[in-house]
Amino acid sequence: MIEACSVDTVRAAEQPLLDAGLGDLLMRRAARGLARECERQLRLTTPDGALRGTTAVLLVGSGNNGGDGLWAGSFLRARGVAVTAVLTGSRVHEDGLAALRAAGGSVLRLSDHDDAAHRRNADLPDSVAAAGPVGVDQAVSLMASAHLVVDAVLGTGASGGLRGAVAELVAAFHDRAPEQGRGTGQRTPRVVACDLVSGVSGDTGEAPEPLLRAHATVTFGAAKTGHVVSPGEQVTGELTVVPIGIEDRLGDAAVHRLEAQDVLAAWPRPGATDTKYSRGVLGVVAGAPSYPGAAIMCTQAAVNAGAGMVRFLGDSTARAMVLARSPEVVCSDDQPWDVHVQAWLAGPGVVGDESQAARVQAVIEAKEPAVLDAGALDAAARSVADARLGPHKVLTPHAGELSQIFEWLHGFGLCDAAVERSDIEAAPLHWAREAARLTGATVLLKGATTVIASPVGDAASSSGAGECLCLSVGDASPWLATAGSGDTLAGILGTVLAHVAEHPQALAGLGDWARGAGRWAAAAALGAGLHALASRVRGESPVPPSVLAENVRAVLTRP
Ligand SMILES: NC(=O)C1=CN([C@@H]2O[C@H](COP(=O)(O)OP(=O)(O)OC[C@H]3O[C@@H](n4cnc5c(N)ncnc54)[C@H](OP(=O)(O)O)[C@@H]3O)[C@@H](O)[C@H]2O)[C@@H](O)CC1
Ligand SMILES: Nc1ncnc2c1ncn2[C@@H]1O[C@H](COP(=O)(O)OP(=O)(O)O)[C@@H](O)[C@H]1O
Repeated sequence: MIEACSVDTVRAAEQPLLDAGLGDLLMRRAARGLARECERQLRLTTPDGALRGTTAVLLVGSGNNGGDGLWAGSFLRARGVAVTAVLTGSRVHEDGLAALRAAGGSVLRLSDHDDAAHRRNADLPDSVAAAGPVGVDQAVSLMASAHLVVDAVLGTGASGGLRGAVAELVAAFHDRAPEQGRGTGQRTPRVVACDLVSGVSGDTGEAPEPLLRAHATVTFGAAKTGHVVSPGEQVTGELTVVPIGIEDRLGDAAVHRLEAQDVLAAWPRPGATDTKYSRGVLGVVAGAPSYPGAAIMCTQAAVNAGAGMVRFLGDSTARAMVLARSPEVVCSDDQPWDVHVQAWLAGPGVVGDESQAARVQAVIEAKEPAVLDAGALDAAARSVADARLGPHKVLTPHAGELSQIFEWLHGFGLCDAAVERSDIEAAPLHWAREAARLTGATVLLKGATTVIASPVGDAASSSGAGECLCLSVGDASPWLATAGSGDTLAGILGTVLAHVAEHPQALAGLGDWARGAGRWAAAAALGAGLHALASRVRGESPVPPSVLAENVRAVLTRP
């Protein structure tokens, strides 16, 4: 589990140590960790893994993030790496700069236009003014010919994205990098980010362009929210958390990230005395004449994920198709109020079919927990005009569907403005949290990183005020971006909900937050985690959703 913290939480943990005069010590520890990862990355670039003869370019901002970079540069110098720092701000961390100079590093200062830099020279502190100016084109060439580029421009102190000459530099470097790697025999440098890829928000994961996409990021004390949610996660690369001595002082995590081992350890497995009912019966309302495949895929996934029983409600054609693929499914044309289940899944493929739409409505109103997917989302959003849904109802939109939900909420006067799909893609965690707050439901927002927001404590009350429990799941194969993989996810999610409905403490091992109202978000994250694992069973290869459903069983098969 990665417990990702807000910037304020990390700063609060650091403050007593800074007050005690230990700031330099913290920075030195951070820089040692950064230098270790830089060494590892540099060794990847040479045939014999030697450091001598390698070159590193540091992009150094005006704050402590730049200070970390400069100290790390001094440690790399001591290991024989040729280091050049390019100062991007009008100030610099003086001790770090002195350390790099003393270790024999070169220092340049980025200028937008030579004459502008010249005119402003008088305003610069001596340490910065003493560095030779370097233009954007020249700095791009330096970076492109280095073995390693360290991004230490902005960390947790960033407000917004990169600006000015350093923004130009990063954009120009990215324009040049692909042509450099492709077919020319030239390598592209490894990129390591210090704490955060510069410009990524540590709190929201917003990642305004231009950005220096990292192969690896080294962060300090704790992962930050921006590392574990989109779009920040997609530019972070491999994440290393370096302990700096603040770990015992950290407050609550802002986002819990489930990793593969958490999913496998927490996945409900039957005990010796379990019955099909005690394991959880999942009722499914899915499919319509125009989308029959959805019913097949979600039931197949639920069967493979280990539901105690799957009960499918639909017409005779849909029932025949479901049974042809999964004879284990119990099919009928009952109404939801006629059958006894632990949880519901409603909505996959339910489009333009009045009898299935009526069943969906009944599921929304039912007391049982439910996954409300695809064709159930509009009806669920409309129902919020009458009453909040509750965290046991799990909405599973992608960004486009969430935008549609906000349109309904806006129509009811529950939010100030409609929210575009692009807004949601730029800040998925924020909008998932907002949707959870307004609907009262657990919201699982799909995408490259899946985020889950669920109202707990005060936020679960009728007013919706208060914080949400937030989780994220990553490492899914991008091959999942194919029609039907959402149906498979829905079946898996339904299976966990049915189990948790019968065993409220089933997921408590994940953490205290997974008890009480938090169990629904935990169940949603567990389902998304299994889906992600199933997407990679055969490595990086296409995963048609029907194969994905089969893969689920392979993931759960113990060696
Ligand atoms: N605290 C600790 O104990 C430890 C902290 N550590 C390290 O410190 C880092 C945080 O350091 P920090 O607070 O100095 O912030 P940082 O990210 O370097 O930015 C500073 C300056 O950048 C500027 N600026 C802002 N936005 C901008 C933009 N969009 N475009 C351009 N410029 C922009 C702004 O300056 P201004 O523009 O106001 O002059 C701001 O003051 C943290 O990430 C970690 O690496 C570690 O050593 C471990 C111990
Ligand atoms: N680039 C990506 N990387 C990883 N997972 C992805 C990516 N794009 C989509 N997914 C996942 O694939 C699934 C797609 O679901 P959805 O859009 O509802 O598809 P459908 O409705 O066609 O079944 C979701 O679980 C989503 O998180």
